[in-house]
Amino acid sequence: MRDLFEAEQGLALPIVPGAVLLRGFAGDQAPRLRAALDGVLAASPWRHMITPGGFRMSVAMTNCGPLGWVSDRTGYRYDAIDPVAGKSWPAMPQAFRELASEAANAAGFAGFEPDACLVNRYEPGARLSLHQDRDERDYGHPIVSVSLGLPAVLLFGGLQRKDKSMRLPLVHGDVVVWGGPARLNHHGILPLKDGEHPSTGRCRINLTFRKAG
Ligand SMILES: O=C(O)CCC(=O)C(=O)O
Ligand SMILES: [Fe+2]
Repeated sequence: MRDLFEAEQGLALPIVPGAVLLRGFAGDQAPRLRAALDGVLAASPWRHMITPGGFRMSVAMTNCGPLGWVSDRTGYRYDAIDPVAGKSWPAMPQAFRELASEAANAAGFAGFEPDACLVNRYEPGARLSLHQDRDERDYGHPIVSVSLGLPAVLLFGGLQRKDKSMRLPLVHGDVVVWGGPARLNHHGILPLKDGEHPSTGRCRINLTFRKAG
């Protein structure tokens, strides 16, 4: 008997208007993405950024593409320079760009060309509290978020912080796309459960594509 996950492969599951879960969309490309990521990490390694409030983020991050998302004591911003490496972020691999625009297209957002890819690494216990993605210049572009490795639970809320959140389990290869009326919806990741995954080892990796500049 096919389990529910298998039966849902390739389906576009609506979350709210403007937001869709593409179950398993990146599954075939995962080895290619994973290999390309190693090239990115060689130039701009993982680091735990500091929030403006002075806390060390539990999620380790890096970026690729013309712009990278950065947090430090002065605030959040997009920057063309990796402050750790002291030079431009590594180029966005072709496999990343293609997947992001294909996923956006499948979700109904044609012509998406990201200029920023934030890469998040969650080890067991790491979490991302409820937030909006609002550091980009133009909210007319969607966000494409790719899950690799260990499963996680995505909280997907509304425009107001107090709005009730849905809990969406995400597994390796899942892609969530949100834009249009859902572009500024709150979202977050619950503390990661421990485990081991053949693609990533003991962590979850998330690629978040945006048109930031
Ligand atoms: O890890 C995820 O699935 C979400 C990441 C996210 O919301 C962000 O990087 O802004
Ligand atoms: Fe986000």
